[in-house]
Amino acid sequence: MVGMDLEAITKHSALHAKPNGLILQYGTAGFRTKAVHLDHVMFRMGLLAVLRSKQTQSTIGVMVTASHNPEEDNGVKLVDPLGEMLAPSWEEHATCLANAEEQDVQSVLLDISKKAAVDLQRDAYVVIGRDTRPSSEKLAHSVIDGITVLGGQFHDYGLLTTPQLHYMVYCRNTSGQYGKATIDGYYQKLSAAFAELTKQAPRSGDGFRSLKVDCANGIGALKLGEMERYLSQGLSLQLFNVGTEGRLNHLCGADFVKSYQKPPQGMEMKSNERCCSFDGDADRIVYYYYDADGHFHLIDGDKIAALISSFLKELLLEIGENLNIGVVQTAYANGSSTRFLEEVMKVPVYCTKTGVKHLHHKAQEFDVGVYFEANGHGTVLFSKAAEMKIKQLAKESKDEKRKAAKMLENIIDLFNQAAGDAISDMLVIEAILALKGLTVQQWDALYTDLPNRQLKVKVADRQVISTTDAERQAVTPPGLQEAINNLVKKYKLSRAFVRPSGTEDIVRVYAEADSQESADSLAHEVSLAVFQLAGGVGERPAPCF
Ligand SMILES: CC(=O)N[C@H]1[C@@H](OP(=O)(O)O)O[C@H](CO)[C@@H](O)[C@@H]1O
Ligand SMILES: [Mg+2]
Repeated sequence: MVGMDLEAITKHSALHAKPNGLILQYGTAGFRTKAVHLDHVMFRMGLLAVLRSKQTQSTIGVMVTASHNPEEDNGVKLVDPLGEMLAPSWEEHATCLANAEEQDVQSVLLDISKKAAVDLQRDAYVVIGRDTRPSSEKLAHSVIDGITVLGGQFHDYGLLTTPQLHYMVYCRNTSGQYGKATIDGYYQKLSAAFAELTKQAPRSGDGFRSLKVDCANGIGALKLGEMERYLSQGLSLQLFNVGTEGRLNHLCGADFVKSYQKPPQGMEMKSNERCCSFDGDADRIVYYYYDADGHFHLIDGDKIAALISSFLKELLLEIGENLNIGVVQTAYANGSSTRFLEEVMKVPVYCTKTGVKHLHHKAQEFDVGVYFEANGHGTVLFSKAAEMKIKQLAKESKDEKRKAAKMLENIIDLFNQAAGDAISDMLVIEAILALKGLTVQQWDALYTDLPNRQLKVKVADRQVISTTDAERQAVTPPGLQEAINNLVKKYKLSRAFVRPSGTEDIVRVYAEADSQESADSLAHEVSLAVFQLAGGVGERPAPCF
């Protein structure tokens, strides 16, 4: 077959042999499991990236990371030409290829090439990034082995945050229009936009612009460290959990703080100090603080979306063009945030299935599409038309209108338009707080979160649960939704739903209600219903709070 050296593929594939009987799925965030089981997947994703690159005639990205998972895990995902997540039809190809038995690798490759009409004669270019896990470097080499055996060219960026790799891919496929595809280019673009944006901010003492960052013992520590010198005196960062002592994501990081609703270990916090946490690959961020009475306050992705969209809406009103703004959330968004956005902010809110690709896709429908998962993964997308309009106004209009347009212009540059990005989101948030003169408490006071609880239930086969209405209603197994409806009725301001996780072998339960006791109790009762009606295994869920 022209364009494929089948003999070499077979030879190299045998060096990255698939463990017998191992079946993996390209899930919400690519493949993810124990690092020791991933060598064959990495090699094969190198192969697949070459095919995708030939088919799209673009640079494709491969990121080696397992984000907020424990240190011994790892994972891989492909990044499509505009820095987006891999197209769904190719997720299927990825699953097929990853699970092919050794002797079938060749035929699966040919099959994908045929189905996706890949012209094997074309060139291929792949860029690679990896997180700080001990297993990542070797796994990245397996990816490279896959790329080269199929004749693809590559550039290995080495250590990068996930959103930085998305940025690189986007830059490379837009002839540098989005920015320079180097780490220096990334820092320069963001820091210049941040400096421009905050020029007008009133200065009110040094304390105002200082921020403590929990880096989850991950890549964020390294990259924020590199970026600090670009930020000059605009923002003073104090980094914690930088990976010199603790383990990655262990008792720290954005996922820990959001899930347990408590501060990370390894961070010194004084009351009313503004603090934030990144996750293991720095694509999520949450903020928090202790109040004067020692109570912990979490400011999650929903409240980040509320701050950002209220700021953007104001600027859009100032420029007076009819640019529409929409906010995209998932079912996990706190009910108070949805109410605030719809009733107070008067912005339209949409709910999609869990997983950034769903939110990203929906957000592309607006001139200004704000999307955030409650866990802190999100960004803002500007349509090409909106961007052009704003750029024009920033040049031509006068006074207040021009000032607003210039701010929007810098905000466009400061957001990572390819993917949610903890560094970029942090800079946007810090800029908004500085410009509006808001303290962390004032931001927190936009609305009060409804108390909520998330639980996990183990079942024999989580796929027995299917859902509809953006995962808010269970269709199967029979009787489950009725049971949930009856339980929800027992509590005030209550809501609950269940869905199979796309990244773990469990069913997730979410409940909210007027008090923490009620939310905990409702979550527990719903867990029992799942256990009984959806084939629970092991211990019955116990009330754990
Ligand atoms: C409730 C929750 O936070 N779910 C997370 C989690 O997905 P699950 O499908 O729920 O396991 O991991 C995804 C990938 O990081 C993230 O996009 C999503 O928001
Ligand atoms: Mg992540």
